[in-house]
Amino acid sequence: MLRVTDAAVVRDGRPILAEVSLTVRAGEHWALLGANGAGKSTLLSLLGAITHPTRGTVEVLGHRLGRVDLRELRSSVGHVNPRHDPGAPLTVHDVVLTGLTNTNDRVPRWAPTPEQNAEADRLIGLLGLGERHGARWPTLSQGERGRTLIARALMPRPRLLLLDEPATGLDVAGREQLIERLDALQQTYPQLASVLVTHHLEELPPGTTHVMLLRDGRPLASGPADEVLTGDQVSKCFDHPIRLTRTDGRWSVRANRPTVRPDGPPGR
Ligand SMILES: Nc1ncnc2c1ncn2[C@@H]1O[C@H](COP(=O)(O)OP(=O)(O)OP(=O)(O)O)[C@@H](O)[C@H]1O
Repeated sequence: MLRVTDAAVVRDGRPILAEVSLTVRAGEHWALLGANGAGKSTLLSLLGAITHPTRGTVEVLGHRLGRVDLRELRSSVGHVNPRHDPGAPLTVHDVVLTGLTNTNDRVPRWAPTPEQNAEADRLIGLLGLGERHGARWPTLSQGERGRTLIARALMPRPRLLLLDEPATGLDVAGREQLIERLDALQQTYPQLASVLVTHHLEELPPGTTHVMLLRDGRPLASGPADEVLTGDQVSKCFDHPIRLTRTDGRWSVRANRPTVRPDGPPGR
């Protein structure tokens, strides 16, 4: 699905990404984790065929960037951008259909087939939005908008789904609904590969198979989630002592503070 080999990105003479190598196969669910400014979104834009690497190679769905039409390639990747704005008060159903035309608004004189309408309804149901099917974009909660955009990204049946901080700004219920739906998605499409960007380990779906930790534009660790997500490595990644636990497939973190004993100096 994706093969990145020793990629680097330089902007305004400043290295933003360096020495990034990554292979994502069908059915794998990757998370890119790192502090603010670590380079996560820049890497996601390489994977989504939005930008070219300054050095190294990026292959998306078997096509090497630089040798193919980026626009065409982009339409085969489901890229969920939380800043997407339909630009008109479209219904959930219509927003999802714009995934087929890869436009923000409806395309004049374009009409979906009955099969396309049925597919949009199925995805709306899969993302838990059945009751909001006819609701208009401005009336949707942030969580509903996010899930609508995931359904939109799935309309062209992509083999690869890219999610840029999908849980940002969601309350606990919104975040949990999102994670539940991502989980359902992974079960429904076992061959779909995904890459999710986040700062927060609590937001990782339990089906996350692989993780890359980025720090200052470089991979600190990369591989199977359980091998990469250790207290030591996550502490290095965020430059803060962190304790990590995993319960029922979900991760949670605590600052690793020294414990204070009532009868003596702080323990370790
Ligand atoms: N077009 C650009 N020109 C110059 N600098 C850029 C450009 N795009 C990104 N950067 C810088 O590159 C660094 C990495 O940015 P990026 O958005 O990839 O990080 P991130 O890990 O996604 O951060 P955040 O978690 O804050 O969203 C940042 O310091 C950012 O300011």
